[in-house]
Amino acid sequence: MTTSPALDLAEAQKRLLGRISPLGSERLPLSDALGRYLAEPVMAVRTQPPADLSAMDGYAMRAGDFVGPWNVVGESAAGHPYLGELAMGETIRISTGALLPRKAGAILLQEDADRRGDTLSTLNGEVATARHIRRAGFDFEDGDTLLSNGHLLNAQRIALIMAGGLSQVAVHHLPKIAIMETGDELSADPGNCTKHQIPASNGTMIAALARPLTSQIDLIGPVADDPAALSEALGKVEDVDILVTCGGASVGDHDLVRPALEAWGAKIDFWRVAIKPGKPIMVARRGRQLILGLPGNPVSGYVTAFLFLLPVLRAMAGAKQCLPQSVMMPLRGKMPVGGQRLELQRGRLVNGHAEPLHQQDSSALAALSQSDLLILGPRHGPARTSGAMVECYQLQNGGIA
Ligand SMILES: Nc1nc2c(c(=O)[nH]1)N[C@H]1C(S)=C(S)[C@@H](COP(=O)(O)OP(=O)(O)OC[C@H]3O[C@@H](n4cnc5c(N)ncnc54)[C@H](O)[C@@H]3O)O[C@H]1N2
Ligand code: MOO
Repeated sequence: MTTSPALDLAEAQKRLLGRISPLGSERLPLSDALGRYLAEPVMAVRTQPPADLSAMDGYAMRAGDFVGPWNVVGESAAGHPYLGELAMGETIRISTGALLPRKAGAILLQEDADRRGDTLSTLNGEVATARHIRRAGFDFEDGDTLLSNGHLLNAQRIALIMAGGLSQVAVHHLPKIAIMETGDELSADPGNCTKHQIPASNGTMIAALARPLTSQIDLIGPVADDPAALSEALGKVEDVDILVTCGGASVGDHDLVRPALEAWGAKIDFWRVAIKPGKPIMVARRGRQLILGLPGNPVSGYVTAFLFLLPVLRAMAGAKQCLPQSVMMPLRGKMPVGGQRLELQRGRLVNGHAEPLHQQDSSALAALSQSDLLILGPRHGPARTSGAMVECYQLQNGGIA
């Protein structure tokens, strides 16, 4: 067990992620791959668009034949191409997404066209133009790399892969985790708490955060502050990739989690990171299993799950980008002089400004629930007032857009 000073946040995250490898992979139909990370690059097996198309509803004519009038000789609708070849002075009706006929090279918008029978002329001095043509392969070509591995499959990437001609992808497995809540004061039933009890809310909160990045979540507890109870509970988590404990991470007489984990065979990697809230976070390993000991205070648990658990889940799931990305925003309000720990103040996003909430207690769930941001107050940094640019993590999507 280390008694060395608390680690810096970036150093602790680097140390944690440096020892994680992605899980194995499987091939899935695209319809089941949402939220997974690519295990292989994806190459297009077709060209998009496959031929020159019209981007607008209107009329197609030869390149250079911009002014008219023209003779309307046919139609190309989406899925029903015109098979002939256009001569100068000829035009066809064309719809958005329809193939251009041979020799066509300009489009006149429907709004700019005056059609009388089969004779077409322009309105208001407008002319036909090549601007409304989508050229074959401008989006991608057969053989192009559409996405490299490590990309998250979101709605738009699933559409891209499908348009590329593929119906399956290789993705990494998602980790299995267990979340164990500990503490004699915790009640599993929020509607049935005595004066000395509070509802056990951290496990459900962390499960909700982790859900999109996991294949299985076992919620265990609340487990009593008792070595035998902890040991029995730990016996149930042999199969998971990650064990998350909530509470009992500090220095109190009833903080029994660390000794129980050590008795179970876990080796502590590090304990304490210089962040506020969340300082007593602990990282340990037991064989291939990773253990994250999160502090019990609800806000501390949330912040450490955001900064450590989500990045670890992404790394196991094969993500290229694991850490949340910060953005700079103008401050509205005040930030105090920085202390020994990096502060992660809960704040709201108000008209493009980062506004710290008044209530910054690490147990305050009402304030946490109003937060959109973590506003960073660097260690030993200066006090800041409205207008100063501050670094922030957006809480939505785990800080990763
Ligand atoms: N003398 C010191 N005391 C404390 C220190 C310290 O350095 N020296 N660190 C403080 C900090 S910082 C934190 S954070 C807390 C973390 O303590 P623990 O991880 O040991 O958490 P507990 O004592 O078990 O609980 C703290 C608080 O959170 C509530 N809690 C716990 N689990 C849950 C849960 N599953 N759902 C909802 N609420 C939960 C618990 O009732 C306590 O109120 O230690 C400080 N103390
Ligand atoms: O770090 Mo504790 O999380 O300050 O309350």
